[in-house]
Amino acid sequence: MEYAAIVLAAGQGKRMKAGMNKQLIDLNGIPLIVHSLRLFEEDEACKAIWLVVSEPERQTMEKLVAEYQIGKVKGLVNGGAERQDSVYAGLKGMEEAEIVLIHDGARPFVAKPILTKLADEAAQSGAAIAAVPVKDTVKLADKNSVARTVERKNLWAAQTPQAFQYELVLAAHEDAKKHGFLGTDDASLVERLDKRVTIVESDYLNIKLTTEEDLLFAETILKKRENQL
Ligand SMILES: Nc1ccn([C@@H]2O[C@H](COP(=O)(O)OP(=O)(O)OP(=O)(O)O)[C@@H](O)[C@H]2O)c(=O)n1
Ligand SMILES: C[C@](O)(CO)[C@H](O)COP(=O)(O)O
Repeated sequence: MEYAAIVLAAGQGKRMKAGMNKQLIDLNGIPLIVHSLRLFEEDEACKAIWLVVSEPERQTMEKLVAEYQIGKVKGLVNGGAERQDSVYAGLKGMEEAEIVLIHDGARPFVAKPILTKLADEAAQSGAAIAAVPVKDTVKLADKNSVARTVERKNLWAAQTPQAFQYELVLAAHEDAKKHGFLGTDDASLVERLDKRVTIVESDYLNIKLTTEEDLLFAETILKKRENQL
């Protein structure tokens, strides 16, 4: 199923403590955001990429898109204070598409078959997310002590891409805006509309580069891939 991608890069990367937007950190000599954009540039089902950036970094991002020949980027959209605001700006700024995959620019390692599965599932059911079963035991805390242990067998860690029928995810964002709801992912906004969201099992390499330790994992993943070439 054809789709358009919104790639999010308008955050500040505060938790990375790199003194810069983590999207611009080089992994094997190539900026993180370029690794993530290439996922969609190289997927023939992706017909357009909309890159959400922070205004001060717009020129830098434009130069990277040109330098690395990411030809599917149809436009750069200015993001907002929260991730949700940036997604909404992307939805409003893009040319309409039937299916949209919303992806964190901080996740450069999505397995290609997942993209297809997500787009196909969203076309069928309206909404689908990449996710992996939780490996740790999860505790619900009450201040600094355990309130209860959450049963693990039904727990999944949501990732991105998150795929949606465009009209559905736009309606979900507008509903959230109207009710002042701020979620940490887009699926949670769709769930509020009592819509079921399908889980597409991804893998544990689809990490979100958030703190400096994640850079170590990223370098190892890239080395492993190079050795397989
Ligand atoms: N206002 C925001 C916040 C986040 N993002 C993007 O959403 C993705 C996931 O967010 P996160 O990993 O939290 O990135 P940052 O917000 O940059 O990190 P931090 O919270 O550490 O500042 C990232 O690709 C980030 O660039 C965005 O486009 N706009
Ligand atoms: C969307 C997400 O990647 C799913 O796990 C995650 O919620 C993003 O959280 P962040 O704090 O904005 O990185």
